Amino acid sequence: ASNSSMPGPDCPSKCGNIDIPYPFGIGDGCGRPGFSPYNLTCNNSFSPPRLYMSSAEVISISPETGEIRVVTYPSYMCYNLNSPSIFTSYAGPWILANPFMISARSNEFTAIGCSTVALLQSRSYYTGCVTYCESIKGAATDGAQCTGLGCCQMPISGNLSTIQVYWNNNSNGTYDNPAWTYSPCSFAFVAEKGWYRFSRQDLIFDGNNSFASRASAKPTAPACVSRNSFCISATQGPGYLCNCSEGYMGNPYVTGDKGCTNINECDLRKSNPEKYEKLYPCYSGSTCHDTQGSYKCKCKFGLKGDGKSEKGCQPIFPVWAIPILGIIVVAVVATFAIFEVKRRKHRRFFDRNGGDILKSMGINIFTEGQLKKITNGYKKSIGEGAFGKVYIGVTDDSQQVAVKCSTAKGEVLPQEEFVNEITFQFRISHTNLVRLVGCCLETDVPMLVFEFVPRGSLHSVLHGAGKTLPLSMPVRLDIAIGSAEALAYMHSHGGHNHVHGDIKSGNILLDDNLTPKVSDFGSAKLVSVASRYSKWCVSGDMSYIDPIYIKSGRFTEKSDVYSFGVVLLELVTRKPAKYGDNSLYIDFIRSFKEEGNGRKMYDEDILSGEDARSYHHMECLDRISRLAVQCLKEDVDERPTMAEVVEELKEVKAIASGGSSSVAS
Ligand SMILES: Nc1ncnc2c1ncn2[C@@H]1O[C@H](COP(=O)(O)OP(=O)(O)OP(=O)(O)O)[C@@H](O)[C@H]1O
Repeated sequence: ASNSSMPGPDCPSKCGNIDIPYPFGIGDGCGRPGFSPYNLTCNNSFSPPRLYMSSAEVISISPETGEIRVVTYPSYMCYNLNSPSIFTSYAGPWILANPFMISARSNEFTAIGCSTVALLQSRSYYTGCVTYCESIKGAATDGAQCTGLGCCQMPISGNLSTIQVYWNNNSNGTYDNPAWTYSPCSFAFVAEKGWYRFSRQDLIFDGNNSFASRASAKPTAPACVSRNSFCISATQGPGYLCNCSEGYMGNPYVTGDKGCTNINECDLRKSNPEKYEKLYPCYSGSTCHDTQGSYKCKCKFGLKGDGKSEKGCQPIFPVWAIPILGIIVVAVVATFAIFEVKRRKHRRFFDRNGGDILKSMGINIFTEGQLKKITNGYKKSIGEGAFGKVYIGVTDDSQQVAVKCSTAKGEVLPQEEFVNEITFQFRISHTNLVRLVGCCLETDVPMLVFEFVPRGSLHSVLHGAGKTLPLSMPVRLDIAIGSAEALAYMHSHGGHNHVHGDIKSGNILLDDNLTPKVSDFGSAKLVSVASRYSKWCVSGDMSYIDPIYIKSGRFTEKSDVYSFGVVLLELVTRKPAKYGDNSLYIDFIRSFKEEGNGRKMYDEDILSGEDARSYHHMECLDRISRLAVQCLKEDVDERPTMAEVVEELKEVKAIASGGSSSVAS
C-alpha cells in the first residue's frame, strides 16, 4: 500500500451531508490506495445523495472513534392468515468487507415477536434470543426494555465480520401457533445499542413493514499519520485503529490541519460553560490556560496547588499566618517606601550640590552610607565648630580622616560657587593646608572629609589641654612661618576669593611633628556668613575679626593678615585672644604703646627657657611682636601682605637660629 496520507485536491469531501474523511474517498485515487472498502460511491439519484460502501449505505464516518455507521435491514418471518403459510425474508447473510467488523461495543442483537426464537450465526458462532407474549397486552409496555416480553435483546460477540439471522419456526407444518393470530410476524436484526425502542405496534406488523436499522463497523488497518494520533489494537479481530491523542481532535488518518489538532478546552468552557465546565473543570476559581493536548488551571494569587484536581487550590499560607504575613508585608512596604523617599532625597541633594559635575571632575564622592561606615556610625566626635560636628574616621585604604557634618541646615552656597570652591580645594596642595579628601553630597549641606591632623589645634596646644607642652622659640616660629606660608599661598592662588576669613589659633592644626596645617579654608566659605557671624559672637572669636570687615562687610587678604596678627600675639604671649574680660589685642597694644614693646606680656616660659639666654632671643621676640602690631594696624595699607609676613618671620627665624641681626634691638 502507498503511504499517501492525503486525498487529492479534486476529491469530494462530502456526499450529501456526510463528511468523507481520509482514508475514505469517492472516486479514483481518493480513498486509501490498495484498500477497496475505502473507495466509496455517492449515489446522487437520491436527494440528499446517499453514500455506499459496496452495497451498504453509509450514514456517517467518524475517524475520532474509528467507526463507520451503515444501514442494516431486519430479517423477518410472517404467518399468512389468509392462506395458512409462513413466509420469511432473510436480510443477509450480511458480510462486511475486510477490514471492517461489527462493533460489539456499539451493537446488539434484537428480536421482536410473541412466539419467536431468533438465531444469529456468524461462521462458527451461534447465539439467539427468545421472546414470548400471551397477548399484545401481555407484552412489555412501549419504551420498556427488551427482556423477552414481546422483544428480546442481547449483546453480540466481537470479531464478527459476517452475520445471518435464522428462525426456529416450530410450525411442524400445522401452522397452529396461537400467537400468530395476534402477532403474525417476527423480526430480528443487529443494530446500534439503544437505536431500537420497543413498541407494541411492532408486534402487529403484517410483514410489509420494513425496518432499517443501523449498525456500526470498525475498520482495522489504516495508518495513523496525523501528528498527535496513536494506534490501538482493534478490540475485535486483528489489526489496529487510530485515535487522536487525548486533548486533540480531528482525523487521525490524515496529516495537516484536518488531522488531530489541539482542543482548546478554555475556549470551549467559555462558549458553553454549562457543558464544558463540567467536562474540563477548573476548581477553586482557578483560571483556565490552554496547553497543547491539555489545559492548566492556574490558582488565584495566594493559592497553590492544581486547580484541575478536585482538591483544588489551597492557601499558600495557613490562615493563622496571614495576619503575621500582613504585618511583614506592611513592614517591608514601609521600609521600602522609607528607603525610596531617602534615596530620592539623597538624589535631590546630590543634584543640587552639583554631584554629577564634581564626580566627572574626579572628586572623591562618598555616599552617606560610606561615611557612616568610615566614622563607625559617627562614634567619636573630635570637636565642634560653626559648620557642625567633626568626627574621626578611617577610610577603606586605612587613611585617618576628619568628617565635618553640618548642622547648618539649608544654608548652602549656590551650586556653581560650591562646585568651584570644592574643586579648588580638592586641587590645591600645600604642606601647611589641611587637605580635602572628598565630600558627601547626599545631605542638605554637603559633608566634607579632610585629612586628619592628630595633635589638634594650636589653640588647644597653647591654651587648652596641651598647655603643658613646652614650646621653644624655633617651634613657635616654625608654626608661625608654616601658617603664614599657607595663607600667602592661598592669597596668591585665585585672587581675593581665596581669603581664609576665619584665621584663629583654633583653625591652625598641628601634626605629630608640630607642623602647622591651616584648616577651614573651605568650610569658612561654605558656611553662610550669617551663621559664622553669630558663632563668632557667641564663642568670642570676634577677637580675631578685622574691624574693617565689621565696618565694610567685606573680607580681604588684609583681614586674614589682621587675624594672623592676633595669632602671632598668642604665640608670643601664650595668652588666648580673649581671657576673662580682657582682650589680648587691647592689652598688648596698650603695653606696646606704653613701653615701646610688649615685653611685660611675653610668655614667661619663653623668657626663662634654655634659648632665652641667646643673645638675639629678645630681639626675635620684639620683632615678632612688632610684626604682629603691624598686622593689626587699623589702616589696611599699613598692614604687610602675608608674603611679607613670611619673609619677616623667616628672617627672625634665621636670627633665632644664630644668624646676624639686621635691626638693632
Ligand atoms: N582635619 C582635622 N583633623 C583633626 N582635627 C580636626 C580637623 N578639623 C577639625 N578638627 C577638630 O574639630 C574641631 C572643630 O573644628 P571646626 O573647624 O569645625 O570648628 P572650629 O575651627 O573650632 O570653629 P569654626 O567653625 O568657628 O572655625 C577643631 O577644633 C579641631 O580640634
